[in-house]
Amino acid sequence: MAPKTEPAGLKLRLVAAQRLKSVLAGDNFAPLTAAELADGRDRALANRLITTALRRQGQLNFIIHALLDKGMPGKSGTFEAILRLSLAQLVFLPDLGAHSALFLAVEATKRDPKARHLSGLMNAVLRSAQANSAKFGMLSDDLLIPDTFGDTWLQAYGEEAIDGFSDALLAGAPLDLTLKNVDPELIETLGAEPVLADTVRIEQRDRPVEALPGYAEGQWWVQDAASAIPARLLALEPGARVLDLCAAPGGKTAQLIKAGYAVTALDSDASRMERLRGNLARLNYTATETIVGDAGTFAPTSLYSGVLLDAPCSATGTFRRHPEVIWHRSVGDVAGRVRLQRALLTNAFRCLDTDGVLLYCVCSLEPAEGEEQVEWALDSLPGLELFPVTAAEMAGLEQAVTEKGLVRTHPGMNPGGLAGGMDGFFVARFRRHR
Ligand SMILES: C[S@@+](CC[C@H](N)C(=O)[O-])C[C@H]1O[C@@H](n2cnc3c(N)ncnc32)[C@H](O)[C@@H]1O
Repeated sequence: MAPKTEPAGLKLRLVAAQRLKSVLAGDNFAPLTAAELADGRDRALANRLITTALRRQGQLNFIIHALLDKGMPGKSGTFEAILRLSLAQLVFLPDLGAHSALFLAVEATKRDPKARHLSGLMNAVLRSAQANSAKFGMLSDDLLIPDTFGDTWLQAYGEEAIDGFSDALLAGAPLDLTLKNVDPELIETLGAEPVLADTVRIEQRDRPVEALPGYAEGQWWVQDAASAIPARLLALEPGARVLDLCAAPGGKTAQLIKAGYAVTALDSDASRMERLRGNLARLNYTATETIVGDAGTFAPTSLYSGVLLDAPCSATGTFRRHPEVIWHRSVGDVAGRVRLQRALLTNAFRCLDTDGVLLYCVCSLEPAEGEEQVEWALDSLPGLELFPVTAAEMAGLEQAVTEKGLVRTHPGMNPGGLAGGMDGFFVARFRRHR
């Protein structure tokens, strides 16, 4: 008997459903790679379906609630993931056609032993979605941001900024690079635009990062425009001893070495530190020391002139690249990170010499992890004072400097007037006066 051929487009949906299922269960999103789906066009389509399902998660929740009277069936394998991918296609990606969404969703459901008994339900729900797709396609963008964060962000950033957040969530992130040398020829070859200082932006790319010009030669590293801000603000003389706490995978370590500091990089995750070492080797940069250790207890033999603490945080500011974070994080998660950040800040301060500079930063949009931590640090760490950042230091993004001289970026801001947004980041600069 001749082997049955798989319907075209089924395999990519099966692979996409597995990836989406794991992200819905709490994993971080990472795009499918060539090892997972060899055909480049299938891979691009699968990644488009998954990212649309994640970016539109709030609207899909609404649609699913409206269509599934009894809620999502329990213990049903990939049913929910297949349903979300297919709804994303039917309602939000009309260029892909409705027929394949319906037919392939039912086929994919039949292939999963835990979901196959629900193939009739899949068919009925998607037919109903198809009949209502015009209405669902007009759902409000207010649904895109979960209630967990919506109110705090509205209060902190205002309505106009929040509209920008929704646009940025749907648009995703361009690729930002930090250049070793600002070489106009390289920028042109990359098809990039200058953003701020040594950051350039590639809006659309047609190949993997590793295949871009200058990667193998170590001429740049990937780093969001916002993430590149803190290390530029250390304001110490070249040669100064600097401690980079929570350093891996080393974007800021590379900047500190580029600035001419003698850098000790520390992180508690041994495998991420291996990545940091590999990244520095590609860039032909050398750190004074790389240490696997706990930033909360690290006790140096001599104090540092500069300490950069890029603290672990809720990472809500990265939702353009990781749309899942805003759905995974709870208020309790934020509170847990606030406690950890305080412990790390306390030890960062202990590692700092008199007259030394301490930078505290997080890729979070939560005031509790940013602005409120500054109040706490000034009250709790005698000898620490603010060293305000000036607008002149932030040329091209002056609007990110607050009245107190803190730096606050968010995804609705366009650095250097370029479209594409930026991560939400918070930076405070302190000095130790005794
Ligand atoms: C935001 S990432 C750092 C990114 C890095 N600074 C860069 O620019 O590439 C936070 C890091 O904190 C590390 N981390 C979390 N808890 C830590 C601890 N107690 N001590 C040291 N590192 C820790 C994580 O392993 C992670 O690499």
